Amino acid sequence: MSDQATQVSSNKEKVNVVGTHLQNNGYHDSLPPYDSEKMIKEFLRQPPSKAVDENLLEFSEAMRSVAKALRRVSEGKASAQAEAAEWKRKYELEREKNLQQKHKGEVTEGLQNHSDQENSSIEQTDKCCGKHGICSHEVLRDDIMVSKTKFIHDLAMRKAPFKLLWGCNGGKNGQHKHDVVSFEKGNITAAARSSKQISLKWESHPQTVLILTKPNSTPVRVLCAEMVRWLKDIKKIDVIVEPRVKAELLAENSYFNFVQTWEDDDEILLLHTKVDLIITLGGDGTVLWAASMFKGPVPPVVPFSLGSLGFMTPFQSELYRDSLDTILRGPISITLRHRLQCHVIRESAKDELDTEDPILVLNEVTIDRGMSSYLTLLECYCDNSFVTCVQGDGLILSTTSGSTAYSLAAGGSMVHPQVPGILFTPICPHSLSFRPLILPEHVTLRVQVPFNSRGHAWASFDGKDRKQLSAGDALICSIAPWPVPTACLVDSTNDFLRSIHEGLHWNLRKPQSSDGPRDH
Ligand SMILES: NC(=O)c1ccc[n+]([C@@H]2O[C@H](COP(=O)([O-])OP(=O)(O)OC[C@H]3O[C@@H](n4cnc5c(N)ncnc54)[C@H](O)[C@@H]3O)[C@@H](O)[C@H]2O)c1
Ligand SMILES: Nc1ncnc2c1ncn2[C@@H]1O[C@H](COP(=O)(O)OP(=O)(O)OP(=O)(O)O)[C@@H](O)[C@H]1O
Repeated sequence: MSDQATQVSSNKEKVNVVGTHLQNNGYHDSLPPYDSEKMIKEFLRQPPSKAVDENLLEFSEAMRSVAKALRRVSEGKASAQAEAAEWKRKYELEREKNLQQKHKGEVTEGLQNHSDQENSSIEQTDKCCGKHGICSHEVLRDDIMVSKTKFIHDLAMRKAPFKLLWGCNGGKNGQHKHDVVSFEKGNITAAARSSKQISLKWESHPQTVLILTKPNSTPVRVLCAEMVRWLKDIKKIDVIVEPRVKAELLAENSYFNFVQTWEDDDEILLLHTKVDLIITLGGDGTVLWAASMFKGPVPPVVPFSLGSLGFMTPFQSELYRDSLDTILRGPISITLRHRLQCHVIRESAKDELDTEDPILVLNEVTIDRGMSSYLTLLECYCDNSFVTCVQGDGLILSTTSGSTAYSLAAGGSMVHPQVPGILFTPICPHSLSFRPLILPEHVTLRVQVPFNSRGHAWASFDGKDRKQLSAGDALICSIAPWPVPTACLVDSTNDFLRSIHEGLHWNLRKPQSSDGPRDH
């Protein structure tokens, strides 16, 4: 016999050995399937004969399929056995407990006692559940009361009860976190969050609209006059504008005498009590301007696009009649845009109770080196933990709405505006490893200029109102309780994706052609 023939014959013998085992053993084999599979694998690991025998290759393929099938059968068998064993175990456990109870003659009384015990544990539960936590007793109790079966009762009693606590260091923040987790039969589950697409439904017809416009723009001025007429004559709605805009309207025509405005800036503080809807005519800057006018609650904002980028302005000005008709009728999908509230704490006044008024930002607060040519040095803390020391041009603390503005330019991620969080994005850090962070919405951040800083730092708020921060001064920043509700053209997600596609040309690339190399 030639070498090749000997090799083929020996391989065939091995195949026969495997085949015999398979034949003899079937599924209830004395040689378990994984042994057969092992043998097949060993056989397949043999070096191939020099001249490739095609039949042998085909046969080895077939063997591979057989091995796979055997593995599946054995896995299936094992899991069925495990399931059967579990049911048997449960049945025996239950039976044993029933027998014990019967023996003691406590079947009926026992149930009563258990229910009494439960009631006393419920009382304890009520005591132990603070207003900032949920205790698992509460859920287990419901389960036990509703369920009449002793089996479930016993299972529930075996689980160690626990409670969740939150808001320990803030207290006031505790309430809204009930959204994040819920209990179901004593297990922690992710709850349906309040940040799903939100819809606003008018309960009575909107009466008063505030129109805010970008200054020094003729198209804006023309559209504003036309819109005011339409709102008053057709929709019978009262209109409020800024003093500058009222003067412009009156210069055009005395017809606009009915338009309301304010004389004293203090009146702006009360605007939210009478305005049903804010309309902005301009770009993103006008939306930021509108938000900055409201230090507390903000009425829904309908942003019409008359700017260059218009990331937050989904409504087309040419279609204002249709859009406003739909919005005044409702319901409207809205995006709740979170804001940051920022306090500047001066070293010189750190022991005084009165600090400067908080500043609310819709995009971001930036702490940078301003005119100084020195590296900015900023110590950052998150709640009570040290975060890092920024050495570079500065730091951006941004909302998720602002994630597509300055923070994006500094390398921060783009985040859906409905995600509650604070972006922590360095500006030109002089370090190879300073990646941007996104922190949860409940934290308080403190950015402090250390005493060894060579220069001052400057804080600016939505790109405006620069404030100098000297050594020892700090900026405290957290999510504000008053978000800015902006009307959506479609919904929050659709509007966001449309903005990043159209405004930023996100991930625009020529599509690859289908010809050329392929896997198959
Ligand atoms: N390097 C930068 O990218 C840089 C520098 C300074 C300020 N800004 C941004 O400008 C904002 C102020 O805007 P402005 O209109 O008053 O000033 P601006 O007139 O200087 O416009 C800045 C640009 O940022 C765009 N923009 C603003 N907010 C945005 C957002 N949330 N998403 C996407 N783009 C947005 C505007 O459409 C505009 O094109 C600041 O809050 C800051 O985010 C960016
Ligand atoms: N009612 C207003 N009063 C004073 N300033 C305003 C008002 N509305 C907008 N601004 C300011 O005018 C500037 C330009 O406005 P806006 O960003 O809306 O227009 P744009 O720059 O043409 O548009 P885009 O931001 O889309 O590029 C911004 O700095 C903004 O703060």
